[in-house]
Amino acid sequence: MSQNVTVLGAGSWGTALAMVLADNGHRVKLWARRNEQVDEINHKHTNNKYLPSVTLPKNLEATTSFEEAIEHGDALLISVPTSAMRETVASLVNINKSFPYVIHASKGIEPDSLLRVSEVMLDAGIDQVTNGIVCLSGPSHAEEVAKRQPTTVTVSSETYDDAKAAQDLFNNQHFRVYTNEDMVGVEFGGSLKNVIALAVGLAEGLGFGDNAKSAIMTRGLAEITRLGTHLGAKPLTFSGLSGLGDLIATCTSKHSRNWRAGYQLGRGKALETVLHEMGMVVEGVKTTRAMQQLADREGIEVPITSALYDVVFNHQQPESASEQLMGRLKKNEQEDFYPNVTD
Ligand SMILES: NC(=O)C1=CN([C@@H]2O[C@H](COP(=O)(O)OP(=O)(O)OC[C@H]3O[C@@H](n4cnc5c(N)ncnc54)[C@H](OP(=O)(O)O)[C@@H]3O)[C@@H](O)[C@H]2O)C=CC1
Ligand SMILES: O=C(CO)COP(=O)(O)O
Repeated sequence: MSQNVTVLGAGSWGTALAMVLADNGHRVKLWARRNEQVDEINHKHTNNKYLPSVTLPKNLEATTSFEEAIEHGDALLISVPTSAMRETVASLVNINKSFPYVIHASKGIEPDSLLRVSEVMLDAGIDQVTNGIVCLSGPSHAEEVAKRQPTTVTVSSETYDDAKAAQDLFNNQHFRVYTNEDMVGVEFGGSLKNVIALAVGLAEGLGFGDNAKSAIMTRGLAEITRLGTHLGAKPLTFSGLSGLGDLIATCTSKHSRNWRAGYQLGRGKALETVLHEMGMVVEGVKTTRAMQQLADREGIEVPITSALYDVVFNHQQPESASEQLMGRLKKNEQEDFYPNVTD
């Protein structure tokens, strides 16, 4: 059934998801902050800064009016960087309109508060406008979704009904949507893989090869799983689309802003230069800080994240961070493999 759908955030991901919704016959209103971008979307049917060489469907309209966008929607998707989620939800709750559920597609952990995106939304008062939050996550580069290349994602919510409604809204022949009841795991998988993608990019920027890349991905997944399950996620979720699936997509793709940022850092560029030149959000930088803070708070070891943290925030040379990682105490691969051995 065709619906009016509002998408807040006209960056790469908000626009690509708006295209999926428009392809499904929904009347989509995309909220953007800048007049020139709205004019471009409405008149040229392009969004060149974020999705070059892509023609947008005609049933996708943009507006700079937040109120107009909210008024339009029977369903609502928020796709802004994690750092903008709090203020976006604060603006939303100022408008007298409620939604059966609100979907978010952001992949980050807020530094200092150490909240996942759905928790940030709750902290900002989203429960004043809805009883349901749905998280959409998985291996899904906007550039490929916009070309209608086969993509799979997962949607997660506290109730099956909300996840199912989001699945029905987005699922189509090119964009296959699964449900998953483990929202904690889905959110941790999607956000923490960005940290590992930065580390892989950095290693490749240093000139290391496939062995190092594979090691960081595999041991990185072990870190994500260790921290995530300690905080309530289900282990199996990390071998699913929002875990291993997205880790592979992000660590092995030249589309990935996180991988590319890491690569440039490994080539010796300063972080500020890398972020400025990217012109798009690199969630993994702030999430590296948040993941390290979470691990410190919980007493969980995350050696790859800690090494990356030192390079990004403590001016450690990447080469010496790598030496430090390789020179750590010898370990079992699985922590509980030889339960009676202590050395
Ligand atoms: N791109 C991808 O392939 C995927 C991205 N994601 C996730 O989606 C989220 C959004 O990323 P993405 O679309 O790629 O990011 P982009 O950098 O492509 O776009 C960011 C968008 O957010 C807007 N924005 C920035 N700051 C604010 C703010 N303070 N208030 C309101 N809007 C703001 C920007 O507006 P303006 O142009 O005016 O600056 C722009 O429309 C991230 O969490 C990302 O990890 C998830 C899956 C895939
Ligand atoms: O999450 C993504 C793909 O699933 C996008 O990753 P980047 O933000 O690194 O581009």
